[in-house]
Amino acid sequence: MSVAGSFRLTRDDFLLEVELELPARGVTALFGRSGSGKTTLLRCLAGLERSEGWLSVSGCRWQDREHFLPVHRRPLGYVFQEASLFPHLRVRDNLRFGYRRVPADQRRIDFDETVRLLGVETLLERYPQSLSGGQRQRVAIARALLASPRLLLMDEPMASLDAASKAEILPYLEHLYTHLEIPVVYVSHALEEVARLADHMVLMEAGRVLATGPLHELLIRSDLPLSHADNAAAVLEARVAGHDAEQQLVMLECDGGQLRVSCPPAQAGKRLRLSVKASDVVISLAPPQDSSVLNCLPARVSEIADDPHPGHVLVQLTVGSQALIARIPREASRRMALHSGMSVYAQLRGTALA
Ligand SMILES: Nc1ncnc2c1ncn2[C@@H]1O[C@H](COP(=O)(O)OP(=O)(O)OP(=O)(O)O)[C@@H](O)[C@H]1O
Repeated sequence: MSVAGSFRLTRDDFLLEVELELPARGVTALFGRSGSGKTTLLRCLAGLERSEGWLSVSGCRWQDREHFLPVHRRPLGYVFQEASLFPHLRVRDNLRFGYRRVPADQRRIDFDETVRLLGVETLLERYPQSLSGGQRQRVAIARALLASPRLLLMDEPMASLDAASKAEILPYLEHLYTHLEIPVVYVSHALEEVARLADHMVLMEAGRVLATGPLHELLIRSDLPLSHADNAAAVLEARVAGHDAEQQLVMLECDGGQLRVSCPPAQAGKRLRLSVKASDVVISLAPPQDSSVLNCLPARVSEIADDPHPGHVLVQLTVGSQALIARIPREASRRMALHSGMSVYAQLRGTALA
């Protein structure tokens, strides 16, 4: 574990009390209701809040009972909701600002590669006010990275963007995160965003950690609120196997079967993540012969739990070594005599590429 710590902080009647252990690389989502303490925890990691406890990053103590490394001495990048670029500097000089402050022998991030990863090559001579919100945010992320941080903190970096700008920036973030060797802590309200970007999750409630673990596990746990949300979804990892040009479908292999999805052609072998909503999974006892649903995977029922949506149950399914959740009418579950361990078929109605 490269980021570990314990934090205790009181603000009026709010108490943050958190123990953390995060993986050395990959994206950890801090997720929870408004007011659960996500930003406060991020600020503690940054040293913007002087909390009790300790923090260790990549083997270095950033704070403990004896000492407290102030924010300007912590090697971290912080990306806020609104990109805070220097308006009087061109993009190139904004990017050089943090880069130059790191001695050459301590730089771990290459200027040109970062510029390419975030697709800002053509923006270098422009001033921030001439950029779109999504472009500005990409520059802000590049600037944070060029300071060679040991930890990248992102506080709802897409919250101020419209849907089109979010759609524009997401592929850059995905691409970036697969290349980054540093841990990223990402605060978001949006489950879809988290399902697409994160590997690990810290689920917060009222200043405490309700659950922590791999994202795909937390999303489907029936004892956690995520699986009961209207937009509850599971994630499936898949690999591009080919492209059916005639039908305009991309063929995917996933552990558990094959899928066909309608999306732009992608290179064979590329790894993709699918987000499959619980409300888009239909359970049948036999493979459908006459259905318009394209994708159907053999599955096994692993759990049937109550669901807060009236008249429904939440069925957890195992597909190969992966899992799905299905929200189906309680009456259908009774009629099909669904029970744990039963073999069924999962039809995926709206498999969205996430
Ligand atoms: N400086 C402060 N003084 C008093 N209370 C504060 C202060 N900063 C935060 N709080 C309180 O701490 C709690 C947690 O706030 P925080 O912003 O960390 O939550 P959050 O999960 O990030 O919320 P959101 O998703 O709305 O941004 C809230 O009840 C907030 O009112």
